[in-house]
Amino acid sequence: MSRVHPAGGRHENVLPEEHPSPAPADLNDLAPLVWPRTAHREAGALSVGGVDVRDLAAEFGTPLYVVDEEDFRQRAREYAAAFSDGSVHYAGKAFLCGAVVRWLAEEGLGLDVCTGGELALALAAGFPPERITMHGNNKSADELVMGLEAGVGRIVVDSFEEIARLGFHAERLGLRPKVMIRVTTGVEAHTHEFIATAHDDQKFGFSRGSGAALEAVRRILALPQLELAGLHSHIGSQIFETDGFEVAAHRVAELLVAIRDEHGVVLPELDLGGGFGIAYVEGDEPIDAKLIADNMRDIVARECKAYDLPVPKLTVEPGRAIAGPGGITLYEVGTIKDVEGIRTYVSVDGGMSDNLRTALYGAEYTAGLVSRESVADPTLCRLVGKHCESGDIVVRDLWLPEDISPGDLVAVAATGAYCRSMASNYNHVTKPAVVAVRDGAARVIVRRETVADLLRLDMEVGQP
Ligand SMILES: Cc1ncc(COP(=O)(O)O)c(C=O)c1O
Ligand SMILES: N[C@@H](CCCC[NH3+])C(=O)O
Repeated sequence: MSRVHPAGGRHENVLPEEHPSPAPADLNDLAPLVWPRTAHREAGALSVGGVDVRDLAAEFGTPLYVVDEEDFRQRAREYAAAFSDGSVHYAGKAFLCGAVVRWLAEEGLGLDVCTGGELALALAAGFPPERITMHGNNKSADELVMGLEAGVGRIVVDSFEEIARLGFHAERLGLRPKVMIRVTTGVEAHTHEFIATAHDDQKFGFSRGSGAALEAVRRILALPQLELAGLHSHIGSQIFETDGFEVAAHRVAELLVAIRDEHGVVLPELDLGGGFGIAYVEGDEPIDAKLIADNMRDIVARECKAYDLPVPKLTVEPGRAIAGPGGITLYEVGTIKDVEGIRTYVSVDGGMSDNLRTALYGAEYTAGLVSRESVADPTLCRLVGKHCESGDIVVRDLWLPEDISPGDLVAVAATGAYCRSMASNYNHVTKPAVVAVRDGAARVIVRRETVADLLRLDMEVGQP
């Protein structure tokens, strides 16, 4: 018997895959670290932020993104406390909406945006522009001008074209923005290839190894309308080991020395990016904010001491570590199909349009029946969506009670980051609402899209 050929040529005799982990002793248990901090079972059903998920489904419908506001705020505070004041810039790409912008402003964090759209949202929600960092490997002139005119705190430049373009518009507008240089440090982060960002063969930043980073320094220093404020490094995302961050910290600190030696300029800031891993499945050990802060600080301080440099301000940009663990996605079970001798396919009313990560990265998730408890035996399932795509998988291997039935609610944990923000309208499926729960109350923070919203985009241009 052979498995499916990777190129897709043979499709017969497909063996069921081995499940990596045995069924848990009690399917009703909520693995700690994976679920939001306020999550617990009450009368059998999951409660988050003091609200029963059955009430959430009844009031707001499914699929539904649910955010534990207290969880989000606590993690934001923990990062802010671990690093020094004003040095944590939440990465908005993880999940951004007006309410999140307000929570961040209240908790004293900065905000990293990487497109004009994210910037527009932050400004519309009243976020102080001086606390905004602008990222992006291909910022348009319009986006740069928008950032300049808004007075954003820092612009992280990512290419020689951008340095010239930014210089041109800053001079034209009579402004002198603070600029950081994104450096690719050559660190191979232990994560999925698509979310590793500091090796040389990818699109971000100026390579340190090739000398491009030092050339970027020369070009910026030649433009008096740009204020070179520091260096930036981001090695990738969903990283558990601290060693990659430590090597990156060491390498950018070395660059600070090279810049001082070549130009006599001492840069005041080092931004070491985000990427701190969270628990998606039992056994994942999230990086501790204080531990990573202490390690980074030690390395930079040691490096600076060795070369007689003042220690720069250390900043970071966590996204997932703040937004991820407090979010769950609530689905209603629909079709259930037993594929004889292989597995049970449990279909839910969403899928790859509200969570692309499984299809894109082979991401793993924890999920469970949450509208009731069950003592039925576990059966190996695959949780799939409603899209016209066989790769439309939400959770690849999942033990569910064998009495799982249409109408049951299933929740997927740790979906607070990179799910709503990467959602699509594939198959003209509408994006779910986002509801924040706290102290027993629930409120919509992003309304559900309607089919009318989608049709409007067609109808507004008139009929052919
Ligand atoms: C420049 C930059 N900063 C911060 C982040 C946030 O990463 P994470 O959500 O993994 O913390 C990213 C995304 O990987 C990024 O590209
Ligand atoms: N979108 C990715 C992370 C990449 C972040 C941007 N550099 C994820 O879901 O894990």
